[in-house]
Amino acid sequence: MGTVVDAVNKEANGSAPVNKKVTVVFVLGGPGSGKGTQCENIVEHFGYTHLSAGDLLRAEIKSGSENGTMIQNMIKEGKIVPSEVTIKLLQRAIEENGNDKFLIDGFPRNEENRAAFESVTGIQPEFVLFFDCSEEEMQKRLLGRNQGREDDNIETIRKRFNVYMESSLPVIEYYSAKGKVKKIDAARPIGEVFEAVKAIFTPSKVAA
Ligand SMILES: Nc1ncnc2c1ncn2[C@@H]1O[C@H](COP(=O)(O)OP(=O)(O)OP(=O)(O)O)[C@@H](O)[C@H]1O
Ligand SMILES: Nc1ccn([C@H]2C[C@H](O)[C@@H](COP(=O)(O)O)O2)c(=O)n1
Ligand SMILES: [Mg+2]
Repeated sequence: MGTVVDAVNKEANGSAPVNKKVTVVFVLGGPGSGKGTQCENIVEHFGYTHLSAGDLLRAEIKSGSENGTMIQNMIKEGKIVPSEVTIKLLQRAIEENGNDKFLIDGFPRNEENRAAFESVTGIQPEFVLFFDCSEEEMQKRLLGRNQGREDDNIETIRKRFNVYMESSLPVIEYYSAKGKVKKIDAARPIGEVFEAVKAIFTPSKVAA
């Protein structure tokens, strides 16, 4: 689907440069809007690889990395981890994967994430899939998620909502001004949301 872009790593973070053509879709929306749930469906139907920035950061904590404690504290506070840490993890995951189509879920989360990713990797998203959902519904989902996440408690959830409103929505507005945002009403049941998602990923049949 669409154009491919050259992902050229400019030797940031001490890693080797990458020369790989990839298609990237950013999957954005508030905490609990259903990004991870729908990414799983997209992977199954459309052959993308799902990279969740939050999952990569949580794996980094578990791995005992030197940044683990800092990441854990920031996640507990609902704060955004410095871009260089998250970009390094995303970059490595893209490089190590044989696929050339990626859903990047929960990234970029603020202007620093966005600008640093573009300048380090050279990647522009094909488009941004935006799951729009009310805070009331997202809060209900997060409190019912039951996956043992340290940030799914009411105190951290409120902080995450504030960060989303103040830092993440402006990124969505940035891409919206470029005509790149495909907005989905994510407050509906999972199957209905996926029908809307499918319509975006299914190539349109143009008459010959
Ligand atoms: N459309 C939906 N209707 C009802 N529940 C949903 C819907 N989509 C997802 N859920 C449920 O809501 C919870 C949060 O979904 P999910 O983990 O996909 O959200 P997320 O956007 O990835 O959240 P986070 O940003 O916190 O990672 C899960 O328990 C999931 O099963
Ligand atoms: N770009 C990102 C993405 C995530 N984080 C941290 C902060 C989030 O609250 C947490 C959980 O992310 P989620 O699984 O809800 O997408 O991970 C970050 O710092 N930067
Ligand atoms: Mg998620």
